[in-house]
Amino acid sequence: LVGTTWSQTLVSEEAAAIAYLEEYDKLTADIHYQYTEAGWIYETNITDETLANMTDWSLKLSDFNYREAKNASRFDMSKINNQNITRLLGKVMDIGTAAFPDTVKLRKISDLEGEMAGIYSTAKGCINATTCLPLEPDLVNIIANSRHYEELAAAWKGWRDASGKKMKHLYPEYVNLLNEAIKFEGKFEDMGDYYRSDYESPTFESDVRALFQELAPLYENLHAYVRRKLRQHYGADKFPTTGHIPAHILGNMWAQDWTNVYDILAPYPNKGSNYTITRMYKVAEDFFTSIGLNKMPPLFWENSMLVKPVDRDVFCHASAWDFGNKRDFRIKQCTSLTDEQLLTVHHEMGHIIYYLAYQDLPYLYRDGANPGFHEGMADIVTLSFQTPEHLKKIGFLDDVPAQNEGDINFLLRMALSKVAFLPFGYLIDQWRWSVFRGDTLPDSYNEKWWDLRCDFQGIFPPVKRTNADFDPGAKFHVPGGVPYISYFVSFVAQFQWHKALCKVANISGPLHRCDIYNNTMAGTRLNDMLKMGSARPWGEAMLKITNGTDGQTNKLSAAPLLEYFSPLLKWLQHNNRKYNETLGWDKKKCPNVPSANGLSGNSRIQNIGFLITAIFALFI
Ligand SMILES: CC(=O)N[C@@H](CC(=O)O)C(=O)NC[C@H](CC1(C(=O)N[C@@H](Cc2ccc(O)cc2)C(=O)O)CCCC1)C(=O)O
Ligand SMILES: [Zn+2]
Repeated sequence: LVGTTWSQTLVSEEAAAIAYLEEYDKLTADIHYQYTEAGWIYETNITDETLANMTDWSLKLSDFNYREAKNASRFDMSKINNQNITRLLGKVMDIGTAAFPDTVKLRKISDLEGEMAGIYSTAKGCINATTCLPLEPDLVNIIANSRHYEELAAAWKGWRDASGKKMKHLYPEYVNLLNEAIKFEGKFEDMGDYYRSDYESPTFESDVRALFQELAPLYENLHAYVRRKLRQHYGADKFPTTGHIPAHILGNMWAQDWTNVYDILAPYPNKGSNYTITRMYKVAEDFFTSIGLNKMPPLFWENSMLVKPVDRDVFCHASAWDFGNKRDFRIKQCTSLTDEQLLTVHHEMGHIIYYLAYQDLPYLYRDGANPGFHEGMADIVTLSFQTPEHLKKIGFLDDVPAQNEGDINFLLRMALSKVAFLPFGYLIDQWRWSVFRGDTLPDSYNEKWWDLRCDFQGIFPPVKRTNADFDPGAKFHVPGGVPYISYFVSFVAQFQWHKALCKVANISGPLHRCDIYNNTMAGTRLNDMLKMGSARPWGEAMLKITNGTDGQTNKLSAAPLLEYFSPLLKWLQHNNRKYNETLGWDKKKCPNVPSANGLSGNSRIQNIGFLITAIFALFI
């Protein structure tokens, strides 16, 4: 090194880092392949052995991450000017709970997660004394298709008794261990803080809160309309004066998507569905290739699990898998022949298209620009695919409904999934972040959950809840440890992208009628963003896709979503005024939910009244 100049010294630190990262790239791809395969084997064949094997591999991966984070910390970042190299080194060292040296506790976390996810995926909800059914497709179909209040309540309660209630005792330790592990390095306040760090923004939490508040009026108008129509159908006696809607009559086990009760809300030409499972996947693939994106690679068709096996327990919750070797990409889905499932097929394949778009990046960058971007990409084609014109093109709809009432009908149907979802997509991590912060302790898990459900969604539980219940556990992503705010971010971002792509594609007319099918200009613009992966902070990816359009920005914006639904909002406001429907609900009262000290407001008063009467009776 004699006579090495200062800049050469710089180069040598950087050169060493580059050499290290090249070696790391191969090692990490190899071990991630093993880890992903072990996860796949477990989820497509749930047994004690496959769970143990998956846990072993998740610990091997933690060890690998721990070791490589130590190696990467060896480099002196102040001597490296190249931002790309320092970003990559930073990602090698961003290993979350794997930085925790207590491998016994790390194994316990993995065991708890495996046990809770196992309870969830094998649970059978009893709808009466003799009949107990799995969630998919049986209970899901009852909630989607039954129009009997009590039958719906039985399926709703049965599922929660068999899933959440059975894992309530496991969640507190799971939370404490995750917090202990993530706090070890001193970089994060708690596990929620670590989850939010994926968005690389100190204002992320307040940004999403502002977006949610901006979207609330649209949701409240939809809620008021739907409540009136459901009240007509089920009878006013089922609807409390607080203004809430019973949680189990909205067509979805979690009241997160209301499209299944569309028939009660408005007449709509029924869909032809002379479809097969394989055709559903071919139709989805055709959409992506029509805009110039990739088709599914050969191994996709060989290795995917597209139908529920009859001979073993599996995770039916649909998912897309990237095995990180540029060849093996799979979908696992218990596919059934419904239009909701056809949307899920497009969703899961959207993830695969993202994997394919960034497959040549360094492994560390093979990710969504942020988790919401991956979900937004998964959903974006459904904004085009569901237009009546498109459904007719592919033989899923007999004829296109006439312009104006067809428009409102179509917008209402889209709102039942895209607007109805917003408070739900927002509230799951509000609950989870408050649990990780220690603001919500085990004895008020369920009460806090229903506070948020009642406050943000304007729904209430049809069956009285007790603190023995653990309703958050009845939603896959809670026992699965899967963050959820990504979906709220996705539902905002996908309308920004839809608006931008329709502009780039020179498609005029209202946003909700735009279909980018067959438009390679839109596809190219989308792909330009996808192939960035997580190489740059996500604001640059947002700018990449919106560049040159009137929605150009590097931030999340609710404006395109509000623009898309503005014709519907006007119609809803008119309709709610016409029936002088009071908007909203009592955000501080939740029917059927006892408050923290075990007594709800009104029952506390009743009890005191009872006490006074009893004492008075003594003196008579
Ligand atoms: C290996 C792995 O885990 N891979 C990730 C993908 C990745 O990160 O690479 C993955 O496949 N995650 C599974 C998850 C599945 C679904 C889901 O859970 N959806 C949410 C919210 C929602 C609701 C309506 C909607 O239109 C879109 C989303 C729910 O159902 O509550 C269920 C069917 C739809 C999407 C998914 O695909 O996002
Ligand atoms: Zn997804």
